[in-house]
Amino acid sequence: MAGAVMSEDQKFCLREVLDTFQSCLTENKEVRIDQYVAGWRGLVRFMNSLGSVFSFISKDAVNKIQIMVNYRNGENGEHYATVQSMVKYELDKGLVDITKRGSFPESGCRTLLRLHRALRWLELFLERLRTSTEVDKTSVMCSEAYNESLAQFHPWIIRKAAGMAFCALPGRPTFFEVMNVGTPEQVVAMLGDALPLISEVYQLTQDLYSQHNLLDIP
Ligand SMILES: CCCCCCCC/C=C\CCCCCCCC(=O)N[C@@H](COP(=O)(O)O)[C@H](O)/C=C/CCCCCCCCCCCCC
Repeated sequence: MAGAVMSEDQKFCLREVLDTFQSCLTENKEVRIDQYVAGWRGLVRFMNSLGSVFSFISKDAVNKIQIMVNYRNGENGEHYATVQSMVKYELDKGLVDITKRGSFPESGCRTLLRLHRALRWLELFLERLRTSTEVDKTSVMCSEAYNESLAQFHPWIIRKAAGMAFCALPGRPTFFEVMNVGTPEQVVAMLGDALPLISEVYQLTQDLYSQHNLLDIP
């Protein structure tokens, strides 16, 4: 049963996770990597609580999160404080394979791009949840959001596996319960507050990557 494996004091609360994403933004509109990664970590925890069918997704996300954490903890960690400083540092030092895979298969810019594309999925999914009614299915909302975003970057086999995993999502009432935010009205209000900031984080990153022609890093 979703969420049942968590004890009371480690119970997931979506509000806290979305707050973490909101705290990504610095005063001069840079995107802090520590908070960005912490936000994904929280979401992965939520996804894990939904069942082992999602473990191939969480494995990939955890791997990418870990790559970013390693950069932050490494000797050049200060350059990885924000997405903006990372892009400048890696481009200045020639640490990104921009057109074809080569010496830097796990650059920060490439790794963050994968999470950035997933953030667009999250934005679309949360917007669907926010405007949904009791009769709407989470699996349909999730796969529509996926098809409009991440799917275009995934090969057939991943799209197929993702589609099968979405079918295992709990229905909207259970899903709202596991989010642990309160009544459905409170969930909707919370999503209404959180979404503009998540969209801003997405858009700032999208514009930065677009300016530097980094949106297609292989
Ligand atoms: C109330 C809302 C709560 C929403 C909770 C959402 C929880 C989601 C948590 C984590 C999402 C995972 C993010 C996945 C990142 C995927 C990055 C990616 O595209 N990786 C592929 C490409 O990587 P490279 O090979 O180029 O290095 C990789 O091939 C992907 C493999 C795994 C499959 C990814 C499927 C993504 C589906 C995302 C939807 C998650 C649905 C969860 C439903 C709660």
